Formats: sequence, C-alpha cells, structure tokens
Amino acid sequence: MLKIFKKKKEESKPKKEEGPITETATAETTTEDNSDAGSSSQIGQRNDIKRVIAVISGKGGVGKSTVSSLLASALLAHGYKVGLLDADITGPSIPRVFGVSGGSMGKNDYGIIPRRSRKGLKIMSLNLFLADEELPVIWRGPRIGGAVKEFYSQVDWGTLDFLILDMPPGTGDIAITVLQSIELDAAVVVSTPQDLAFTIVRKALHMLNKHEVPVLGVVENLTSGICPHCQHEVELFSGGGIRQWCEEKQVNYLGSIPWDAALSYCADRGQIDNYYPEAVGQMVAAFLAALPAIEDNK
Ligand SMILES: Nc1ncnc2c1ncn2[C@@H]1O[C@H](COP(=O)(O)OP(=O)(O)OP(=O)(O)O)[C@@H](O)[C@H]1O
Repeated sequence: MLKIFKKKKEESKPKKEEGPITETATAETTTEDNSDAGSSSQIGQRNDIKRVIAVISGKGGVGKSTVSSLLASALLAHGYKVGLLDADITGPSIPRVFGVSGGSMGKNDYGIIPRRSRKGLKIMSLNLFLADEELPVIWRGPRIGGAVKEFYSQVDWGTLDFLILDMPPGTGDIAITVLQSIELDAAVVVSTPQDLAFTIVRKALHMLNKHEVPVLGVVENLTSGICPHCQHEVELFSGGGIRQWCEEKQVNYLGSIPWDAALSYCADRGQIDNYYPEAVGQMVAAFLAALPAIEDNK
C-alpha cells in the first residue's frame, strides 16, 4: 500500500529571505566617505553611472565571471572609473578572485560603500555580506532580481565610467529577472568554442534581443592551451565557428582568451587583476572600439 506522507506545513515559518539586503545584511554603519553626507533619502543620489554593461553566457562554466573580472580590471588599467557588480547571486566568485573579503559592510547616507580591490575597482557582491562564504544562497528569481536591483540602486557607487554586471548563468527565470531589474546599456556575451556551448549561448543572444539590450560582441574563452609537456598549442574543443558566425550575423568578435594555468593561478590567489596578457589587451581594445556604435544608437 502506498504511504502518503503529508508535507509539513511551512506557511507559519518566517520567510527569512524577505526584507532589503541593504538593511538586513549590513552589519555596521560607518562614517567613511560621507563627508558631504545628507539624509537617508539621498541613497543612490550621487551615483553617476555612465554605462552599465552586462557580461552574460547562457551556459554555465564558460568563463563569464573570469571575463567580467578581466574586462573590469583592464578598463581600470586604462584609467576608467569602474565598478563590478556580482549579479551571480547564487554562485558569487568576484570577491574571491580579487582577494576582497566580506564581513561587515560600511554604510553612509548615500548607501552601502562598495569594497575596493587593491587597484581601486569598486566591488559589490552578496558574498561580501555572508559571515561564511561557503554558505549557500537559496533564493528564487524575484528575490535575486530584488537583490541585484538593490546592489545597483542602494550602493554608493559614486561616479563610474563603467559598471560591469556579472550576470547569473542561464537564460531562465533568474537571468530574465535581473535583465528586467536594471536598465542595461549593452551586453558582452561569453562562450567557449564548443558547438554545444555556443548553441546554448545563442539562446542568451536571443534573450538579449528580446529585451532590446544591444550586444557589444562575443568573447570566445578557452580557445586553446599550451600542452605543459610538449609546449604545443592544442585546441580544447571541437567547433570553432564563432568568429565566422559573428561575421555572418554582423556581431563584433571581441577576441579569444586561451586556457592559461597562470590565469587560474592568479584567480585562486585573489590576484586576477595581475593577469594582463596580450589576449586581454586585445579584448578590451575591441570592446572600446565597439562602444561608439552602441552609444550612437542610444
Ligand atoms: N581562460 C582560462 N584559463 C584558465 N582558467 C580559466 C579560464 N577561463 C575560466 N577559467 C577557470 O574556469 C573556472 C570557471 O570560470 P568562471 O567562474 O569564470 O565561469 P562562469 O561562466 O562564470 O561560471 P558560472 O556559470 O558558474 O557562473 C574558474 O575556476 C576559472 O578560473
């Protein structure tokens, strides 16, 4: 006989995930950076963010967070004022790769003060609020969208030339909610050369089209690697049709990043901003060259 287990009633449980992050998760306030601070109604008021650029993949694990971090660091190295918002709420990795730790977040009358990397990149991530970075965040799409929106509007970003948004992976509920939560100026799409990956990444391109977000271009990650034994360059995936696809569809090909052990070494040690090979230089040059067309169409 089938035993039917009644689900325990959960309605009476307090919903822990409700309430603004900026109020519930900020452990401490500080007077740092608020010499001209006003009332709490001034939260986000002095933000002057010139461009919000999303980095998106559609497929998980292709290097979206890595490309977001490299792009933000390279723009900073070019002298731009840059912020990096980790919208990958359930799998945040940005603070770690920049060697920035969490704990109590400072707040002034203009909002939460973002953390600064050693080189001055402004960073905001849910991981910065967690006492233990290994704690999982089990939230549904609307809550995640809400958190990203707060990280955009309730943070004292100040003046930025670029706010880079490391999007959540996938093209489902969570990514769509984030797309709807923040007005984006453009998006950079990341894929590996593998046909399987790029098929899924194309879904992200369709999603961006549907939401009328201009695509700045595609970055191909993990194109090739140097064999540590014979020092020969090896292709890591079959496929390799992305550049041609970009030409056919008149989408900018922003360059390729090879697999490089030095990159993961820097990321693991919180020093991704020390990784600046030629491939990254070429990517940022192509990115900057593609910008005017997007801005002219605004
Ligand atoms: N070109 C590269 N060379 C060496 N390691 C890389 C490279 N690109 C990415 N990695 C490593 O691969 C792993 C996955 O990269 P990353 O976290 O950027 O992927 P993601 O697309 O953001 O993943 P998710 O879908 O979980 O958000 C990381 O450990 C990163 O350091």
